[in-house]
Amino acid sequence: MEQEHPNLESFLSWAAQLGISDSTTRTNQPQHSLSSCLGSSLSVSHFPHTGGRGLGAVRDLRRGEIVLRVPKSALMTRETVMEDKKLCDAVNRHSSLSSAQILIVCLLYEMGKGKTSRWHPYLMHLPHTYDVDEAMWVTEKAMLKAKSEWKEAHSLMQDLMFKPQFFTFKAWVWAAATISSRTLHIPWDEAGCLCPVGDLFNYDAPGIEPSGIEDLDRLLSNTSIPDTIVLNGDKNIMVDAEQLDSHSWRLTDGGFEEDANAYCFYAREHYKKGDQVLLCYGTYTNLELLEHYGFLLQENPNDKVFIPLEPALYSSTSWSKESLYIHHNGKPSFALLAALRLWATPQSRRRSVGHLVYSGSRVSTDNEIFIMKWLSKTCDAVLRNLPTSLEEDTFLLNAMDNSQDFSTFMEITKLVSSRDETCTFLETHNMKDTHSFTDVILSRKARRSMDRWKLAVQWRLKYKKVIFDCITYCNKILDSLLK
Ligand SMILES: C[S@@+](CC[C@H](N)C(=O)[O-])C[C@H]1O[C@@H](n2cnc3c(N)ncnc32)[C@H](O)[C@@H]1O
Repeated sequence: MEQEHPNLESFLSWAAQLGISDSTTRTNQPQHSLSSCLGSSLSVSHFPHTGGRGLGAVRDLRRGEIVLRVPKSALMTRETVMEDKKLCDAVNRHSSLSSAQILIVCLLYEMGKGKTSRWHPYLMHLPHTYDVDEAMWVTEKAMLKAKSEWKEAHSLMQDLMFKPQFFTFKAWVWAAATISSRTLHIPWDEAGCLCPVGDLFNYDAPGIEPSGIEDLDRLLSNTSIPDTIVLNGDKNIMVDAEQLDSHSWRLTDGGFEEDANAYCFYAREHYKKGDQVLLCYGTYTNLELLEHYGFLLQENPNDKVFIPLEPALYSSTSWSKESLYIHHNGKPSFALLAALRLWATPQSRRRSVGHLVYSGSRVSTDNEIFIMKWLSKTCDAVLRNLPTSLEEDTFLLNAMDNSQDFSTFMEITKLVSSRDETCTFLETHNMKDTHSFTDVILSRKARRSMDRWKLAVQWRLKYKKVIFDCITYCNKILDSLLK
């Protein structure tokens, strides 16, 4: 993501006047005398390897300590923006639009107000471009969806007499990317809120498991956790084991608190002075991170890989399709293993082995050998059918990282079968051959495309590694069973 920092000081002083504060003393009162809302716990810093602009600790912070409070009145929501009567009346005439579409229109409407917007200092600090915007490069489907949502909102934007630059698809995509990558959850509006200063936290993934009994107690006593989490029956115990991942109490380290009438953020771990203070926005796979936030994690404990399964496998169990996946470390999910074991059991015997399958036990050595061979073979076929190999992607990524100039890069990529995509990249950016860009400093647009391309290669490499690790996992089990 690229960003500019116009008058950071005046933005932080504006935020202090709204009552935003990183002070440990509880107050939502506007701090007119303060020149900044930060300085007691946090400061804005640059973290080149983890999100760029972010928030750093200005002193040692203890886990669980409050680090930022943003009063409700400072949040930018549909409700607060629609205090503007003209906007409110117009939106009410377009009730078919989704809450997200309305928030996008609200954001563009405020942008259109320029300096007269009450959010102007905040809006000026929003990134000008996003890795998730413009080409909607993650999927074509996302692009088509965005186009149709934009068209649906046309007549509302017309009613509001948007200036031409806020009417464009480019502006819509920018606003949609802002909403997608920066809104925080609030209980009273599914569209979420934009949270000045609070949206400067970069992301850290939630841990996989609660770290101890104390954590487990908190998990089980948390009333917001779905009923299935309660350990109340054979089958559910197993569902719980899987769901600890996705419903951990540590899902987020911030939330709106009624008592405080503010969005409150807490340190998720002990931080040393100078460390980046991170926030967990939720549980995401790398593909979801790419789609919503435009980045991925090298180590993502919540990453999942889905492989094609036999149709009969889906119908032989009650596990949902979404639960049949391979974990980031190559291990099949609990549900995938159970479903495979049941599917590989003759229909007539399935009922009698159900208790074993649902408790996570093996059905028999033969059954286990069969499913491990099947899984390994299927993963192998998936890898073989992809246009590039794991080795080629590693090579390509190394070339992207290590080539000092594009001609070296080209020389290296000539060796790999992904050279078709290299040619497409060069053609798109009017670089006909190696010589044409030897001395040329790449345009900003080309650099951004190159960054996106790199992200795409990083994603597919991770995907392949997980599948490769699954083959290794299966082979290890087979070795131990066939000894
Ligand atoms: C809520 S904003 C965080 C603040 C943002 N860095 C800024 O300058 O405004 C979320 C965006 O920050 C970036 N980001 C957050 N966490 C990241 C991480 N762990 N690695 C890389 N980029 C990250 C992504 O571009 C994401 O869309």
